[in-house]
Amino acid sequence: MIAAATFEIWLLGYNEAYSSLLSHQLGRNPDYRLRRFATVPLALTSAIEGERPEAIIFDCGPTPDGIVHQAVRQLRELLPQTAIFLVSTQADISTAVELMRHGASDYLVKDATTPDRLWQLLAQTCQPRSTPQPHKGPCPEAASVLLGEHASMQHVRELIGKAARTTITVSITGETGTGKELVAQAIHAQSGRAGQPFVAVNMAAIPRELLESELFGHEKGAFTGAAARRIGHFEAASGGTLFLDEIGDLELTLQAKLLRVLQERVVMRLGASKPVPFDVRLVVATHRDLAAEARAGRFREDLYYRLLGLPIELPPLRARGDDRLLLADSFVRNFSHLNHLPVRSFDAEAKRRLLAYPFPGNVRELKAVVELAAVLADGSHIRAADLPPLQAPATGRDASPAAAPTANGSMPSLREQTLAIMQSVLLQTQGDVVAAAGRLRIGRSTLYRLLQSGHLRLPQD
Ligand SMILES: Nc1ncnc2c1ncn2[C@@H]1O[C@H](COP(=O)(O)OP(=O)(O)OP(=O)(O)O)[C@@H](O)[C@H]1O
Repeated sequence: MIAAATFEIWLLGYNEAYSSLLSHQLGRNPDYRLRRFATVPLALTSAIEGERPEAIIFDCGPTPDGIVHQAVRQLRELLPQTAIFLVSTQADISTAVELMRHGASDYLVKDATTPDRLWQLLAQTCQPRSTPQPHKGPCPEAASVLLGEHASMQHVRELIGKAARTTITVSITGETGTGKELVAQAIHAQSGRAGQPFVAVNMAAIPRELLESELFGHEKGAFTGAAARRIGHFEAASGGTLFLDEIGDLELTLQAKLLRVLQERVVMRLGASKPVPFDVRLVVATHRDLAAEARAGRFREDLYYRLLGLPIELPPLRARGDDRLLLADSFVRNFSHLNHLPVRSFDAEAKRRLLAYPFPGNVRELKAVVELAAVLADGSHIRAADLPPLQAPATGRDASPAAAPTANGSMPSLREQTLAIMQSVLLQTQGDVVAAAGRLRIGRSTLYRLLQSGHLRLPQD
């Protein structure tokens, strides 16, 4: 039996019908305790009385902007740890930026998909406290959580140690899910900058038109909607480490600006007349072959050489031999402790299958696969049958994928296929989790957990 955590979610808004709708939809998750507040002062009173919700969903409705800003500011002051999600009919980016500056965690424009998106956001927010959250700063023991005994990983650890002693720029390459961000965190944690900020920015995840102001900041009035000065990530990371992920995705114009910033060691906020010096250690990462990108003219050669610094290459998981088993055991142990499950080890056949599968999604995929197996297992061991089905047996330890590639030539991962089957059954049962769990012959708590974590979605009502 799994002990479910309960998370308190506040629904704040004057629109009773919409509040009821959200309450009905989100209430399907048995782990949420929902409380409705018709007015901001009522919510503030509860916060003053010491109540600490995990998240607040604030339906701003027609409330004037000034009042919403003030409410968000007050809620943020009283509840620094609470996620605040705003739902509004206004699709105005400047309003969104301004509200996020006041402390909102996210801003959603109200449409038919809003309940679904809130479900996903809550799933990401409502994690057990001890689960590391992405992009919130490194775990202090980051170096010790970078697991692996394979010679290639020992070499990576040596390079991390060397990088940490100086402020040299570090460029990390490796396939997706190989642990590039974890390495960046480890460098920061072992360096003299450990007590200072670690700021991680995924260049591929930020819309192009916002990227420059995100990186370098802007002054009040720099562009329509820039209602106040905002510092960028370079300044935010001052004294610490700035991790620029997916640097290979940066477009050429911004590459030129980044080069200038790195050469001059100053940033110029958009709309500013005076440059601001910064002091950051830069760590960059990419899954692309930057040298090849530079040869093809898609990445500036001068920037490539400036960023190269100390290169660290993370090998794919399939080239790390038995590390797969070491990692699998560790992930299962941690996951089981967090979820109050008995800690089970893998039986011989399960180990054989873990070693035979090439894990195109690398450590991230391994983690998802073995955590799912830990949920599904109910004997004394995790058996091969508890692992999601392999597409076709691979022939050897580090064999190349035997599964059929998709139309675009890439191979769907094991996890993607398993989730696709679950998703299609959820569609067939029109979102009836109990019926879907029956058809799949798995516990419904498994489906709830995957829905909660955002790996599956309920079909639209
Ligand atoms: N050596 C490792 N030991 C323990 N956990 C690891 C290791 N490598 C990766 N992980 C875990 O695997 C997941 C993916 O790692 P991470 O996000 O660092 O990969 P990435 O290479 O930056 O991925 P992407 O290219 O998609 O950004 C994370 O949960 C991370 O903690």
